[in-house]
Amino acid sequence: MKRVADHLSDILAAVRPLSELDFQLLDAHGCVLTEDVIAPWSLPQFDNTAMDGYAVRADDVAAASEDEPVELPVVADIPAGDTRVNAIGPGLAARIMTGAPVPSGADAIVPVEQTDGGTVRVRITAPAKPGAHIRRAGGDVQEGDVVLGAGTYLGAAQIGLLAAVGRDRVVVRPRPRVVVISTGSELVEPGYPLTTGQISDSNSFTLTAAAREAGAVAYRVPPVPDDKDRLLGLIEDQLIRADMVITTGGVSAGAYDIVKEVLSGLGTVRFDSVAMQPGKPQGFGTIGDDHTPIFALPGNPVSAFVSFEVFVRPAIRKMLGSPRLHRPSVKAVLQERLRSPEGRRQFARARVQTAQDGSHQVRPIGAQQSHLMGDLAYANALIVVPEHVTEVAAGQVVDVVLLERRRE
Ligand SMILES: Nc1nc2c(c(=O)[nH]1)N[C@H]1C(S)=C(S)[C@@H](COP(=O)(O)OP(=O)(O)OC[C@H]3O[C@@H](n4cnc5c(N)ncnc54)[C@H](O)[C@@H]3O)O[C@H]1N2
Ligand code: MOO
Ligand SMILES: [Mg+2]
Repeated sequence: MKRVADHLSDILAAVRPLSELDFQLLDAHGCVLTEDVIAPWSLPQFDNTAMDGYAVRADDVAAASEDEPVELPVVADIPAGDTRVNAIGPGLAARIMTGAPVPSGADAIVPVEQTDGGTVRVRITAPAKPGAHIRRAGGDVQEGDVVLGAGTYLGAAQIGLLAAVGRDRVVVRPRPRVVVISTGSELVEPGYPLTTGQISDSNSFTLTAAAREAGAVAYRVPPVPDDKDRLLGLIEDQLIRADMVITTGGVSAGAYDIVKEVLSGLGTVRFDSVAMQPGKPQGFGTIGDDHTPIFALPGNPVSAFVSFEVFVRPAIRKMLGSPRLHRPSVKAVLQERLRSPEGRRQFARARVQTAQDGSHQVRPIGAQQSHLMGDLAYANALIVVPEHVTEVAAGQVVDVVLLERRRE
């Protein structure tokens, strides 16, 4: 049997990051930057007020109190975006709204709540320290700073920052387009009635969702029966729009396991028994003129899920240009004994909990057979048991991959 690590390194060697493209800002959401973005200006760009209130000189209001308010003439009204008033003299106040530029001559803002709100003269009932409620130019980002570096994943906050420094386009790697195909004559689209022996196709839904969570743009197609010509035709059709193809089912020893037969020898596709559980039968290679990666994953639902986690997710992350190919993993104390097959790396569904002190405890969920989807839905982690280990006692420390949704 082939080692998990060797299979993964063969896959990663065959998969290339997609070529970078210049995208409109929102189209770059979920992509990874390939340029360093330099701030063309500082943020804030100018000193501005953090409060609706009055721009004053701190000295003028130093003695103000509820009992003895200081009264000042209001010589200007400055809404946000207004630059007509750029200076006020000593002993004067300007009414000013949050985000408006602070006029020179003023060095503090008195919030409207500490005044009578006057528009001709204002009575101020509290002192203000110099600089009070003023947001300084460059206090956030300095002109010339690298605000986001190449390799950064663009989530909502990063997209917003790029807009704040005036970018409407950025250079990123596009999200890979992944086509997911379930195979099996027993499969029916969810929503349609089942006759005996038929089951709902779930793998294509699991894998399409998983590919999206990994950062891909993923499409599923209706399940294809165990028919060589139809499978080959479908793959040829789908190649046009795919940066990656994933099939499930039909890769084991069954008489109708036709995926193996159809794909073997197409491009560089080969099939291996990988020393893992679940997920032993694995197909991978590249096909077509563009050398599109194709994964042929086993049909058992948990096997398909785990195979995706171990092999496909890192490949998608590599195509995206993400510096983080792998999910985070932690050490955790095992809460109950776990048995593991000799010579195979086991990925056991589990729930991990984190204690107040940051230590982790992990408990396997239910039996570990590859058709048990009910328990999988409650797992938030996979315990990784090395190949040579056949049993881990409660209280031992194990490696745990955290499955919680995380995009960057
Ligand atoms: N004689 C042997 N039999 C099997 C072996 C073996 O080594 N020798 N390996 C077992 C292991 S391990 C796995 S994993 C499976 C792999 O099966 P296939 O990839 O050939 O998949 P199928 O035979 O088509 O289906 C297996 C199982 O999964 C269900 N399935 C398939 N597709 C879906 C789907 N889209 N949604 C939900 N469920 C699906 C299918 O109905 C079967 O129950 O082979 C073992 N057998
Ligand atoms: O390898 Mo199968 O994937 O054990 O169930
Ligand atoms: Mg089979």
